[in-house]
Amino acid sequence: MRRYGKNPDEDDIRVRPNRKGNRPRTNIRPKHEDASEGMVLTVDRGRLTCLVEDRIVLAMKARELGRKAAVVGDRVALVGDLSGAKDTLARIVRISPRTSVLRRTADDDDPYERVVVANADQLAIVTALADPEPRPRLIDRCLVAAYDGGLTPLLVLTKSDLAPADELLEMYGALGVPHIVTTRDEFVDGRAADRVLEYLTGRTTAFVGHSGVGKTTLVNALVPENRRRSTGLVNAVTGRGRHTTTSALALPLTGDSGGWVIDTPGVRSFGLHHVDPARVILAFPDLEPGTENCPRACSHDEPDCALDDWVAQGHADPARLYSLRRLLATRERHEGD
Ligand SMILES: Nc1nc2c(ncn2[C@@H]2O[C@H](COP(=O)(O)OP(=O)(O)OP(=O)(O)O)[C@@H](O)[C@H]2O)c(=O)[nH]1
Ligand SMILES: [Zn+2]
Repeated sequence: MRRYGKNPDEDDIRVRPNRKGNRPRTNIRPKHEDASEGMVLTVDRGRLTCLVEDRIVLAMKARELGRKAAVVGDRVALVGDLSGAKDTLARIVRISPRTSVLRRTADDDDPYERVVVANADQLAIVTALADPEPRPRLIDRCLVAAYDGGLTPLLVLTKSDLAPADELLEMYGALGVPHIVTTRDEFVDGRAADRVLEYLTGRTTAFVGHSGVGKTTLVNALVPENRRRSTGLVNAVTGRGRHTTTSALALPLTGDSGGWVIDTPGVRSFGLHHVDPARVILAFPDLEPGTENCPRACSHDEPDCALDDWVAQGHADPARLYSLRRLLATRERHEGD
């Protein structure tokens, strides 16, 4: 027993933090009561760039987290050197429960789902009206990922100077997804940014889109000048130079109204292996009660599905059921997805 008296390291009652900061080494897993809260801004080869108060702190995952990975948007608890000084490395010891998860599987045959972004409220699906041509199935898939993950979708249609938006908007009318249509000139005088900001202020919005749709143009118009992609936070923060990152990147919205933009790498596909129709249907509160009489594990696109009767009885708009089924059908893989 003597060693407990002599060696405070092994005293499991003394887990309170040492206020002087010179923590004794300990064999007991500390409870990290002294950990600071932070937010993951980007991840690069196992190094996590976090915002702790107003400091940018580079961190790695503590071994005790096991296989659980922290992703962009995660709220985490950090210990160690949180000064943000050069060559320091803090440790992430906890990941807070997530309010939402944007997941994707690399493709539908890939059983591993990847959480791309945590805790975003909104998913901005950026699509060009031309150059590159819009891909409704990709939009549908992003919508399913949003509904499945608990994010509110927002449709951003760019390059309306090249092609009209009517046809696409008609397709999404029944879904009631909010939308913004932008043109190139509006970025020059900032009007597009102001209109988009209205939807983003005070929220955390993840931006997804196919390469070339104008996502960088858009994001750069929304964040402070020193955070623009050309200079690049990745570059400024990690000092590793600009490179193609596979991770998303959280950027503060311009101004002091609050809110985050989370830019994600251009996607070619959006695998939906992980999607559960029961979660998607929660985004259709008008249809959801109609599933009560569905057979067990109903795909909602089969002859016995109770939603047909529900709509036939006038409880909901047939266009809504059509849209739901179109979205659910995108879980099946097609050539070109
Ligand atoms: N005509 C037109 N061109 C635009 C508009 N917005 C962006 N562009 C152009 O489209 C091209 C692609 O824009 P980016 O912002 O780099 O697109 P991105 O989606 O970030 O593409 P990646 O960097 O490949 O992921 C650039 O040449 C832009 O100048 C627009 O509203 N109208
Ligand atoms: Zn059903």
